[in-house]
Amino acid sequence: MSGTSAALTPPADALAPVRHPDAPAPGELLGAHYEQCFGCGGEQPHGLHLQARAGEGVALTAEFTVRAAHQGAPGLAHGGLLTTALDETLGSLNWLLRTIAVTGRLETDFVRPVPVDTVLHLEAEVTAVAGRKIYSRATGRIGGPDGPVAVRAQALFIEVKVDHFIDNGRPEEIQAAMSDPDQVRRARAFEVNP
Ligand SMILES: CCCCCCCCCCCC(=O)SCCNC(=O)CCNC(=O)[C@H](O)C(C)(C)COP(=O)(O)OP(=O)(O)OC[C@H]1O[C@@H](n2cnc3c(N)ncnc32)[C@H](O)[C@@H]1OP(=O)(O)O
Repeated sequence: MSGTSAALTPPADALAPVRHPDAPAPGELLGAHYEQCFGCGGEQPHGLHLQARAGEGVALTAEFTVRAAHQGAPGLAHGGLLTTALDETLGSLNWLLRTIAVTGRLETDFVRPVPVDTVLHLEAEVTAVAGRKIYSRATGRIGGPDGPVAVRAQALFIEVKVDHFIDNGRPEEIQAAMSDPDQVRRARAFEVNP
């Protein structure tokens, strides 16, 4: 069972996405964009610690291992957690475009239960761009990268200026992120040029 709302269908004049010339090479790990990010940061003990790897074009793969802290039903991943993994994976695509964008809409199909200790193998791609709107989709498989689909999602990300974070985030975390000695993470957060 699946369905997609009209808001996630690109308009007729949407363009194909263009990989930024400085995007990480295919196969390269993207790393965390922010160490406190629940999706990818290394400093969140119960976070997903999701690792994304650049693919060809505007696509990537990612992996996340479901831990006991991620349960909903006994022994099974919480659905919202799986959506978080999809959101993080889809959000990482924007680094391949060198665009700062946030999730506007995200629709998830939960196809199979995902047990604790399972590795979720994700793949995602941008399908179209229309002005500030970035359309993308992702799937998550279990039992291996070619295993059965457990979750799939379609999303609409909206390009924002860095002011979105500066105006809305808490000053202490903004300052900490701006002082990050990792130049790439700082660039992903604050110096991205579309
Ligand atoms: C520091 C780390 C860096 C890197 C950051 C990386 C973070 C990775 C984390 C994963 C990603 C996240 O979870 S991000 C966090 C979750 N998301 C958020 O917090 C976003 C909260 N929402 C907002 O701030 C706002 O609603 C925005 C920015 C999404 C849109 O506001 P806006 O800028 O005023 O734009 P607006 O005019 O409303 O919309 C622009 C166009 O998009 C369409 N649009 C807008 N929202 C929707 C929607 N939900 N569904 C359909 N369409 C929509 C509008 O119809 C319009 O189309 P048209 O009229 O032009 O046709």
